[in-house]
Amino acid sequence: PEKGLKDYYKDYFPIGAAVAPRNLTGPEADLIRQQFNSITAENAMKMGPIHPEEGRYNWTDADAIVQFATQNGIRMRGHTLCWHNQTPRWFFTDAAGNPVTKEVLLARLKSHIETVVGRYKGKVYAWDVVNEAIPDGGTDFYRKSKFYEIIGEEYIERAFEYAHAADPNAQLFYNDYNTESPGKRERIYGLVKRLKEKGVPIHGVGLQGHWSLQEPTAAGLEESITRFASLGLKVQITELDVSVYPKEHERRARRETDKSEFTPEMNEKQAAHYKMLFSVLRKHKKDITGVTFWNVSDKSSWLDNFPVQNRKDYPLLFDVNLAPKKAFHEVVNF
Ligand SMILES: OC[C@H]1CNC[C@@H](O)[C@@H]1O[C@@H]1O[C@H](CO)[C@@H](O[C@@H]2O[C@H](CO)[C@@H](O[C@@H]3O[C@H](CO)[C@@H](O)[C@H](O)[C@H]3O)[C@H](O)[C@H]2O)[C@H](O)[C@H]1O
Repeated sequence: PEKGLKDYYKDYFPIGAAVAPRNLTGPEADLIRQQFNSITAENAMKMGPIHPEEGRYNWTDADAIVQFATQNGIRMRGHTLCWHNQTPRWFFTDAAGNPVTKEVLLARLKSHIETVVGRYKGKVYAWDVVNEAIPDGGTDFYRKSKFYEIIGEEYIERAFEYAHAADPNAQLFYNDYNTESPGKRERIYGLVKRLKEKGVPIHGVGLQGHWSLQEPTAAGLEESITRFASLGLKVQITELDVSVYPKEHERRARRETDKSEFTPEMNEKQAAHYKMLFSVLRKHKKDITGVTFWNVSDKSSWLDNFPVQNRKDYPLLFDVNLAPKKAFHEVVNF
């Protein structure tokens, strides 16, 4: 068969994609098998979808994705065990709807992590244990999530300890976005350094990588990789995509209206940006232990509904017909 991304990068790092059960049949499944040697469940392993009610788990989608990975010799990355988003309300409230105590929430978090990590022990090689616990700006060090408000900062180290106890061989990651913005990077650095010094079982940092044509710079990305690697932590790019639209603040500043078509100019700029990103990642291959795209192709991306509803985006290496784009060729021709 034709060489895929995973073959071109076999001496560098595994290359993956975030998937949903709808991607695991037909031409998309063929593309995944051809191009990727790692997959992540886009939504199926999150608290809400997998644990919708107390004592009731919904394994259908997660099992289907793990089975696809196992049957095709593809690594499985777990996402995510503790996040302020997509966590069902019951998790934080008692039967009367009042907030639960610290002890009750810790017990629920422990039971959830033991059950989910335990089920996929030996099948999921790495977990995003805690996701997005650091805010973008402002003076607060921690995001004021319900986990933080009810338990305090301790919830983070507990989550890692519960995950490690459930599968001592799994690599455990702290995962976040905007990791190239200096202020946020330093706060994350402070957090993971403290966790490591306390002996908390953390093994890596996930740089989500929801980028645009304007960011990050090569220097900014290198700084993030070397900063976290300097702590002896693995670094992965966990949710890579390059939107063809400027970030909201840039768009507003430029008062541009979006035309929702993939122009030749976007194609050129995006290809050049992906070329730069992967040259930086190859340069740091000793620290980078995995690169995962968020979704498989432009056929469907979460960016089609974020931050603007129903605005088609073209953020990946394969187009809406699953054909490799100019960016793909720039990434594999090195
Ligand atoms: O936001 C992008 C990244 C950022 N980092 C963390 C990472 O986990 C996150 O992924 C995105 O996380 C988003 C939630 O925050 C996901 O979006 C959810 O995706 C879910 C599955 O498609 C949607 O749930 C469906 O919603 C439909 C109608 O609203 C219902 O009919 C469906 O039953 C329900 O499953 C949720 O509304 C929607 O909010 C995106 O697909 C997913 O790509």
